[in-house]
Amino acid sequence: METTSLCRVLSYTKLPGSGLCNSDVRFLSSVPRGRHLACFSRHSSNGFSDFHKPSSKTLVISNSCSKIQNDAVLKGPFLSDDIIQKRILNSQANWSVGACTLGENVESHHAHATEEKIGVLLLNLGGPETLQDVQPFLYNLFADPDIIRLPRLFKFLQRPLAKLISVLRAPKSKEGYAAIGGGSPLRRLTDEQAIAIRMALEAKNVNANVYVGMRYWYPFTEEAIEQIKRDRITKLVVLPLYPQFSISTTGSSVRVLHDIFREDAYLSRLPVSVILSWYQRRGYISSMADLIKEELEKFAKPEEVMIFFSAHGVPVSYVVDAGDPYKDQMEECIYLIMQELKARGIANDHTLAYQSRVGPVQWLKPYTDEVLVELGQKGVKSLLAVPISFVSEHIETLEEIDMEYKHLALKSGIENWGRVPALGCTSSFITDLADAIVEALPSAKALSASREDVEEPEYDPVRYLVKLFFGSILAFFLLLTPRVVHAFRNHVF
Ligand SMILES: C=CC1=C(C)c2cc3[nH]c(cc4nc(cc5[nH]c(cc1n2)c(C)c5CCC(=O)O)C(CCC(=O)O)=C4C)c(C)c3C=C
Ligand SMILES: [Fe+2]
Repeated sequence: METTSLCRVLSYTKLPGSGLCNSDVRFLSSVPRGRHLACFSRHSSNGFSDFHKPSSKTLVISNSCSKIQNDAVLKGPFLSDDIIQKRILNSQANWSVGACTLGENVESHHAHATEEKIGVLLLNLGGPETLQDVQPFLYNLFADPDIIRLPRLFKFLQRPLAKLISVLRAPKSKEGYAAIGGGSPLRRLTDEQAIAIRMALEAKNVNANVYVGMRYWYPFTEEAIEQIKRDRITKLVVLPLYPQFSISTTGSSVRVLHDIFREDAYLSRLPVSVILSWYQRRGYISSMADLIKEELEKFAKPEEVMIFFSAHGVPVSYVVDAGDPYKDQMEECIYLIMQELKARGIANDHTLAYQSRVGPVQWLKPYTDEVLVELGQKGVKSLLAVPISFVSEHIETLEEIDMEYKHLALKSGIENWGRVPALGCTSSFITDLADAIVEALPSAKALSASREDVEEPEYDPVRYLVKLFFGSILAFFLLLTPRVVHAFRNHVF
């Protein structure tokens, strides 16, 4: 691998007495649009010797420098040769810190555990609990500037547009939620995961309060943070329940966290470690392989089954214009799962497609529905669907995959259909998340620059009015473009 010069290094701390010449390298996110920032910890005393650059947009660090590998004390699951930590921050958000989870001896953390009050904040999307919740839930979702990304000039349209799209989309969404029992199971399932993670941490002698913060419905992230404050937590690990990073999911949730933390004296000083993605973790990959193997064995001829990974899509512009690493991470994740299956003697054909597109823009291709039809036409008879972007059952597994896509597949000539369940509270998976949390604890740092450190743009009322005027004219023409008119007429939203 080639080495590269990197963005800005904020701090580099050598841990005294650890035997490790280690370890906390942090990057500021003031990189140009479309560039990623890597964020991680660890490496050798002679400087930044093990940074690697697999592509011009993604910076990767391996924690496997030879000095560390030779250190017997430090041999552990998080120091094996094949662990490569990608810590990618989206360039748009003004983030200053990413998770730095490597390099410290876990035991040293346990020694301090009694003095600390550890909190774990699980971030998730949230879902409407009743059919009445659907439209307001959709409003919250579409009002998120990381979901509908408007140019700066059009930002003032965010809320009216969210209102319009949520009202147009609600009937279709309601049908979906009605078909799975009248609401999303996400809150219940995430609460169950929170309990399981707390218990798994306890089994590792780490006592922690585990909180759930949803982005678009109850319990909102803001509520979870209020509770964290009331509980006087002294160290926090933030774990978004999305294995792969996307601007639209983890990116959005962490941006909200930054906004809240920056405003609050206690929170802006609270040591926090954010785990931005974890799709490459051994425990996650092998838990996924376990589930796939188990479902394959239910087919009469397991070796003939096409393994069909279906990921939630994002608009192409996220990847191409904004540099969302989601697609790369998804592909790498599937590669790792297939490697794991191969190591177990399973070498089925596999494919990846993207589901759940919304609106008139281009989304990541190929589209799940189109590929299912093609596979049926090509003579594929047995297919195992594997939902891959999410770790709980939700509307897109229970309704879209189990009902819509299954129906489409059977209609297209596929005769034997199976679906891998979401990981949920699978014990090997929960244990691995608990490990990830323990590994992240030593690198907790104050998450947000204090308010004074953040440069506020100067407010100029004349400039604002001029922008508003020209923005309105542009918006008027934009809303009349044939594509948007077509989308509204055909209920694309
Ligand atoms: C990794 C997972 C997800 C990505 C990426 C993602 C991006 C994304 N989603 C929408 C629009 C909608 N998403 C909806 C529901 C929904 N989305 C995810 C996950 C990801 N979204 C989940 C788990 C759920 C289901 C929650 C539940 O209630 O069970 C919905 C509402 C449902 C519907 O009407 O289809 C919308 C709308 C966009 C626009 C987007 C990227 C820009
Ligand atoms: Fe979504």
